[in-house]
Formats: sequence, C-alpha cells, structure tokens
Amino acid sequence: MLTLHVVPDAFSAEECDRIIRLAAAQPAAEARLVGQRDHDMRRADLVWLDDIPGTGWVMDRLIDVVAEANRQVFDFALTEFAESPQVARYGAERQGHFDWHSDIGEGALAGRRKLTLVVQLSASEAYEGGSLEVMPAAHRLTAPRALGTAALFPAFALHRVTPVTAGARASLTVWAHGPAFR
Ligand SMILES: O=C(O)CCC(=O)C(=O)O
Ligand SMILES: [Fe+2]
Repeated sequence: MLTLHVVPDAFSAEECDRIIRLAAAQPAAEARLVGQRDHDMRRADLVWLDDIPGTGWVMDRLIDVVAEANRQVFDFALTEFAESPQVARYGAERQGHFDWHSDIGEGALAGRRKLTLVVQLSASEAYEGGSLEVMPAAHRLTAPRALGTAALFPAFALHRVTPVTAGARASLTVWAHGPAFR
C-alpha cells in the first residue's frame, strides 16, 4: 500500500538522546545534493551513521522496523540497505530545511531506493517549524512530531522539511533498496 506509515516509539527517548550525542561528537558535513545547483534546496548538517563507532544497535533496530512495516504495509521487493543511515540537524540559526523532493535519485545507489524511514530524534518542544510533510498520494500528510516516532513512506513520494524557526530538529533517515519498481 502506498501510504505514510507511522511507528510510535521505534526508539526510546534515552536512545534518541544517545544517537544525538554520538552524532554530535562527529565532524558534520554540509548537506550537498549531487548535481544540485540550487544550494538552498537543503540546509542541514549531516553525519553518516556508518562513520560512528558503537551504533550497530541503531542499524539493527532500523532493520527490524523496516522489515515489520514492509511485511504489514508496503510489501515491496526489498533486498538490502545499500547506503549508510544519515543523522541530520536542521537549526534555526540558518532556517534549516529540505524542500520538496523524492528520494529516488540518479546515482547507482540512490536510484535503487524504495522505502524511506525517518525517525524524529528531537522532542517536539525543542524546535518550531521543522515539519516533515509527505505526499504519498494526493494529500499532504504531516509526520507526527513525537520523539522516537518512525515515519515510513515509498521513496518516490514527494516530501519536505519546513524551515526550522526556533531551536533545532534532528532526524535519522535510512533507505531500503531493491529492484526497480514494476
Ligand atoms: O529529515 C527529515 O525529516 C527528512 C530527510 C530526508 O528527506 C532525506 O534525507 O532525504
Ligand atoms: Fe528525503
């Protein structure tokens, strides 16, 4: 089914905090979109989970959540997690955001993305704006802001993160890959 599927408490508050602290200890890269001329499309700091020691438990949980959601809801042909999960930080100091986009890109790996999972790593009171909006079909849906909640949607669905106007929002994103949609 093509929808926005929500999994509450995919990670506990303590686990979200631990992920943020592990990521914060790592040098962050500026978000860059391959072949992207409009550099204002995304403003965020990124850390790749695979670069952070001691985060195997995070990947294990992500795999479990994706497997269960795919069994219950999506029934996509998924074969692997071909890219590192990403921890993103969108800060109000520069109106962190990510404009409307699909996650299926042109690269060898991004072209095989089929399912996107995003975890809310920040408490909803920690920021203003920063809404994750998804259009799995004709209507724009807003992912719940509750800490630790996972939102899953088809990687081709348009989605965005509205500008953060106060505080900062962190998220954890992973993609599941597989053969082309057909
Ligand atoms: O941070 C988010 O909520 C979404 C991230 C995203 O859309 C992406 O990394 O492709
Ligand atoms: Fe995305």
